[in-house]
Amino acid sequence: MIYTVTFNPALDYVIQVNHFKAGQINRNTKEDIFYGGKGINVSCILNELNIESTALGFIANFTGKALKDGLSQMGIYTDFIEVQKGMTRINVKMKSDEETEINGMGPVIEKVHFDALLEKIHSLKKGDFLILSGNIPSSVQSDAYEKVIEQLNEDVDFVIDAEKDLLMKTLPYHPFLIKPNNLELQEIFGVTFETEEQIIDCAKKLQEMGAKNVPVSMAKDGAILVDENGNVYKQGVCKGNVVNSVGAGDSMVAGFIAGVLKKKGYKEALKLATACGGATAFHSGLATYDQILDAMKTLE
Ligand SMILES: Nc1ncnc2c1ncn2[C@@H]1O[C@H](COP(=O)(O)OP(=O)(O)OP(=O)(O)O)[C@@H](O)[C@H]1O
Ligand SMILES: O=P(O)(O)OC[C@@]1(O)O[C@H](CO)[C@@H](O)[C@@H]1O
Repeated sequence: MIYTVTFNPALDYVIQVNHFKAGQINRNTKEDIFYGGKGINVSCILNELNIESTALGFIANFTGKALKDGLSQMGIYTDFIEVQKGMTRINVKMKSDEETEINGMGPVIEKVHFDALLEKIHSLKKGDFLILSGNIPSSVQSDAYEKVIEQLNEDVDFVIDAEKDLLMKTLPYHPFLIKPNNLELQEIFGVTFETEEQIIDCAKKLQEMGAKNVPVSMAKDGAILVDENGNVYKQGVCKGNVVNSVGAGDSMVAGFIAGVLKKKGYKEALKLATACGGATAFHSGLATYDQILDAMKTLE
């Protein structure tokens, strides 16, 4: 079983406002709610690719219930820990002349809740896969990712998709996959990329620090993968019109893992990852199976 962990899941309230004006009443011209948070997004794309997963994390209040019920209706297993203070957040994603995101705080996670998560993680068995994605709320200690990984049976592979500080501390535990984007990679090493060689060098440095496979996503410029066998693959993007930038990276992680589980080899896994990222970028909400297949056909 694949387990995704989202410390701070969300309902993503995606709205269109024509020419948003701050300080005034604005009216939506389009609105949708999607189940979100990075790990949840990975579970949703895996589900489209007919791969079962269980979503773990913390939920609270009626928004948490809506998230849990919605995912179950989609056929995604959930094993959330329910907490009492605060609520599962509603993240506003506004498309107007510019895209604006307002992400909520999320509920308060106490030690007893965190320990309950560790217990679940401890029960993962050989053959299971853990995907840890996204931010941690302020009520959780900054070493939360390491604590989770330390509970893992050594036969369980894990993936980390998180910002600099969370990510870097997990490298000594040898994550199977990390997926920084090129901007995050620049921030990690304090450099500005001018050549692809620099990107490859930095990805290799992350391998020296412990990561096994490092696909670096570069939005409209595609991705570069440095795999655990020392191969370097460059992949361009799918053809299409971008309407959404939310969840492309999560879709990519899901596609890569799906490719690996289908024993396609890392080069092919990168293609599937790119199709998933592209299909999400070209549509409102996360990609569907058909959209991923269409995107795949446009890849070189
Ligand atoms: N403008 C785009 N055109 C085509 N494909 C895109 C575009 N943006 C993203 N993609 C696809 O999605 C993949 C992941 O995108 P990106 O590098 O933006 O990830 P990310 O920064 O983790 O995304 P996010 O955090 O916004 O979900 C890219 O490698 C590419 O295949
Ligand atoms: O506040 P975080 O945890 O950094 O990001 C949360 C979030 O913006 O990331 C996902 C897209 O990657 C969305 O579904 C969600 O709203």
